[in-house]
Amino acid sequence: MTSPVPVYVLAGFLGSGKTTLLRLAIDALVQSGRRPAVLINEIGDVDIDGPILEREVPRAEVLSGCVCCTGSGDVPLVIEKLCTEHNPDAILIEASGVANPLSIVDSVTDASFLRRVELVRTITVVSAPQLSATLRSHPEGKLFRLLRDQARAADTIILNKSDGVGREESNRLQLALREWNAGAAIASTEYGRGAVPLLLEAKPGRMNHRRFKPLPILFEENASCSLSPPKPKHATHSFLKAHTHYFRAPIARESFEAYLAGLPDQVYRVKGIVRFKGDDTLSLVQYCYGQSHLSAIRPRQAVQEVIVHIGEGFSEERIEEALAELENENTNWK
Ligand SMILES: Nc1nc2c(ncn2[C@@H]2O[C@H](COP(=O)(O)OP(=O)(O)OP(=O)(O)O)[C@@H](O)[C@H]2O)c(=O)[nH]1
Repeated sequence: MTSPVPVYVLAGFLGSGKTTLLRLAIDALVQSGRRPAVLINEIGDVDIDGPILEREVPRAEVLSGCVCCTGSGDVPLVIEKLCTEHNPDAILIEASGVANPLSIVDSVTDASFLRRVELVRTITVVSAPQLSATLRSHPEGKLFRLLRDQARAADTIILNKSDGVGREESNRLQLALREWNAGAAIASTEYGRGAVPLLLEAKPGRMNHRRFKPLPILFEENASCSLSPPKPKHATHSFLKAHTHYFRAPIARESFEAYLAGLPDQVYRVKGIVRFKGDDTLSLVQYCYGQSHLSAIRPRQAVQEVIVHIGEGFSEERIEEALAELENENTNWK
């Protein structure tokens, strides 16, 4: 009998570095002759990361929400389809930044009814600067609870972006994570470097989520989730929303940079693919908590020129107005 296909779940809050780690894991698997497939789950309407992965690997998306809100129904079927069509020997699932990894663990368990798959690792990536800021300014807030839930559900925690905090702070954060999850392996990284062996070479069977159940308060009914079929339990992330905008025209880079610099604090994460006027290439937009990064990309396939804003309580109308202004600024451009 063939051995089950190992499944690795990568979870962690928006912008913590999941895709960065996913890329490293894909590289490591492909270089060692393996055939990984990837399932990407996004809170927005579009998958921005998938089409621009450097490696051509079988890929599927579950969009518009997180696994716990779309219902676990989609994920087992998508895993089954990936297995039937591509016969992978490893499956990497990147959870949406607002998912509780336990919901995905549930889905993988359901998938094992259809296929010989086995959840090997549940990895939560935590942004060190964000954890540091959240512990200081929002203890016991909703964001704090989501971060804590994500850390509690993992068997491996990657404290990433350690370049953004000093060594002393990094040690303090690791202690805080240890308090939340005493059984997890914890590693501190920059750009996920060095984390892949921990992720892929670990032996199955030490599934921490069996020991760390979420606190009941974190599974309040989420009235705003209208997707069906409803799951009996929803993670408390209804405070977050995603706004998607498809560009109608190229925009001026300088104005766009000024726009990003002026975004309100309630916008936590912006991701997108933008065409700047006068540029031959497209640009990937990355924005996490006030830090933005623009890089030229040449996607292997046709991609949308689109931008997704994710955050809490921001005005979607204001975002639309500002983006329309950027686009109109360009109507005179030749
Ligand atoms: N300074 C710093 N930046 C990092 C590090 N790791 C990742 N980044 C950057 O942070 C941004 C977000 O990284 P991603 O890997 O896309 O984060 P993600 O968790 O997949 O984000 P979502 O898909 O929105 O949930 C990108 O611009 C990365 O290059 C790190 O260790 N240090």
